[in-house]
Amino acid sequence: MIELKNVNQKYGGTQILWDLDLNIKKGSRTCIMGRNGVGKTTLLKTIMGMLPISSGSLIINDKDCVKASVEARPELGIGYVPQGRHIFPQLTVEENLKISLNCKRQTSKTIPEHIYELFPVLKEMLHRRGGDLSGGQQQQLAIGRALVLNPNILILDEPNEGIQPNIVQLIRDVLLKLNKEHGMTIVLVEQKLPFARAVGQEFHLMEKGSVIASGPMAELTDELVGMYLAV
Ligand SMILES: Nc1ncnc2c1ncn2[C@@H]1O[C@H](COP(=O)(O)OP(=O)(O)OP(=O)(O)O)[C@@H](O)[C@H]1O
Repeated sequence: MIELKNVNQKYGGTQILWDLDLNIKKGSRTCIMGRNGVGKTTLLKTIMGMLPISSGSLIINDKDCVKASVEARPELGIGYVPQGRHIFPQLTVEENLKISLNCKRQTSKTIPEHIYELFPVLKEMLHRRGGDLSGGQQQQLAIGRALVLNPNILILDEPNEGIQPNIVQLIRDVLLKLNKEHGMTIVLVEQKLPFARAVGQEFHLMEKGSVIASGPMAELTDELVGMYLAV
């Protein structure tokens, strides 16, 4: 479903991803883990087409995506929740949600009702400005916005950063529901082990711009955690 082979990626002259291989299966819940600065966000941005690939291959839903633009991602069935949420502070909750509906080939102009069932607070705050919401409410909005186009893959970059525990639980439950009831593939960059273990079935551990260990979550041993995750 998402396959990267020998991917190299640079910011100017600085190489960040080194011959990176990654295989994410359809319908899986996958956690990408690693310490700060190992290249997790860069990897997600590369998958999303936000950064050009220096060399290597990227296949998403059987399509060669090395040269596909970021605008083509929703049509490939990918929703993205960026690190830091990137809510438009001056727009209302409704306007933030509707932004995705403007994308090419999108014929329906209504927000799917199930988004409000997952996150009831969004309906209650529909006419409030994004900038007036709490961090947890903004995160629900960011996830809701990524779901507007009914993706079959949802990619999230540290969705729990700075979020209170009850909203972390809600996000966990929503991700499990989307996966189990809708068959959605969940790709999650996560540093917090308990959340990664609760949501992820598979892990990929990154170090210095490469994936250095992968497997079922049960195989993420204390030894691996100590070597590659503990501060
Ligand atoms: N726009 C940029 N220009 C130049 N270097 C960058 C840019 N964005 C990130 N980097 C560098 O690339 C490296 C990988 O950053 P990245 O954000 O992908 O890591 P990360 O694993 O997601 O870290 P974190 O957990 O802190 O978010 C870091 O050394 C970072 O300083």
